[in-house]
Amino acid sequence: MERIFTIYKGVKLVSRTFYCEGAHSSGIGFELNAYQKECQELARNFARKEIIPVAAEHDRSGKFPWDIVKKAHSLGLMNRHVPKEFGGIGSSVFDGCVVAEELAYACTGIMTALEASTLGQTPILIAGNENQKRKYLGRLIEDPTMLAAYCVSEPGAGSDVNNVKTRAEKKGDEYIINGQKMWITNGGVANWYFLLARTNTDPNCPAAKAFTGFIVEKETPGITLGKKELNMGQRASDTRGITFEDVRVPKENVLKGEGAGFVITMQTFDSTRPLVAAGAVGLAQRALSEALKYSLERKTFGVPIIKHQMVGSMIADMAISVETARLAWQKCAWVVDQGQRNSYEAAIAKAYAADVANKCANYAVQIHGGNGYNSEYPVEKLMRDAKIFQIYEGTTQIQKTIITHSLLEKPTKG
Ligand SMILES: CCCCCCCC(=O)SCCNC(=O)CCNC(=O)[C@H](O)C(C)(C)COP(=O)(O)OP(=O)(O)OC[C@H]1O[C@@H](n2cnc3c(N)ncnc32)[C@H](O)[C@@H]1OP(=O)(O)O
Repeated sequence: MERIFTIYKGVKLVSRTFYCEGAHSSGIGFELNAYQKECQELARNFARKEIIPVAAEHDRSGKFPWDIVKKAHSLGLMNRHVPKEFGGIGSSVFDGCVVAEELAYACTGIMTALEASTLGQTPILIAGNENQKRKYLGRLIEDPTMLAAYCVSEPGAGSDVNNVKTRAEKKGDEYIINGQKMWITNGGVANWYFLLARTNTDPNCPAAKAFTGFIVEKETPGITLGKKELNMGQRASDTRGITFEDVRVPKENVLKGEGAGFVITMQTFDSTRPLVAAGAVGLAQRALSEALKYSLERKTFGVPIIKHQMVGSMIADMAISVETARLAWQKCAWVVDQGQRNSYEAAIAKAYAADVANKCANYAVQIHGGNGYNSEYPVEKLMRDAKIFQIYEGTTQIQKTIITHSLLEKPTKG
């Protein structure tokens, strides 16, 4: 396109045609595309009709939401990132986040139960070969009762992945795995796991070469499941320890190659931390909606409490937080979908959205007063459910470490 300039009163102007083209190619758009709007509507309707009515009961009983999993599967709300050639729809990270935010609005315990399977699958999406994808992702597409889980954390290694002690030793065409994993979401319900184990015994071996990622079938002899943990919140999700004792895994189940596991684990977080941030925004949005509704209904001193400036200010703060945290997940999801490394942006979104979820849930309880402290109203559950966002998929402190490291590497980043 030829640039056309005109001179008006001595000032050089860019032609209108050129200006419009420039705006289209480099401008920022804040509107979801038609497909994303459809996904959002589908997930929103599903969340409001199917999840909200059963959320409190799952929170009380801790029962795994199999009915919801099966319905979500039938609607295409599960396994969305599996590429078309393996039977999925090949959703982008951004599209997945749109859905995760809607599910989280209804219940983050149930959202976590659904999305933990996405976390388990992501290492295969990133590093799996054709056979591994066909076999393990294909299985999830075909059978709604098949889920995946992600086995990285251990009793002594949560934040410090380089300290993972589970060992995998090569013997012939197999690896023998020994170790203990902890806090494994979907641990008791998944059909197969992504597992990170140390394969290099030299303590000086760099993290990027010392670990290997495996696909491990749950039914392999030597696997023992711990009890389902009773957590503060997100009680519908199944979290437990898993012990691996002389578990034999064929070499075909190594992802990418021996030594590639640490980097695969980190690259996985780059795709899944945006989802966690979107989930936190879903919870924060719910807290805002509940607080707004209550503050319009509840009257003190003769007026709805929202008319009191201090309550109105809390509602406005919640709205500011929700809007800005949403922008943060949108940015980090967009960056990774462009094929660029987004560790910095994902850490910002995850840390910020987790804090926003906690602040908004806290404010919602405060605005509800005594009623907020009681399980008759949904905000008490929101406050319990929010806390884990500052812990799982890397604590807020780990996210801030990643941000600082990125700035040290490239001070001009911001
Ligand atoms: C809703 C969804 C359900 C959620 C369920 C919950 C599931 C979970 O909680 S899963 C467990 C969560 N755990 C975590 O998030 C762990 C947090 N910790 C970490 O992320 C890392 O240990 C972290 C960031 C602190 C880095 O550790 P550190 O040991 O300092 O490694 P670091 O030096 O940065 O990197 C080592 C190598 O990996 C490479 N690397 C690190 N990150 C990346 C990346 N993102 N991409 C590519 N390479 C990477 C580095 O370049 C380096 O390579 P080299 O030596 O060749 O230069």
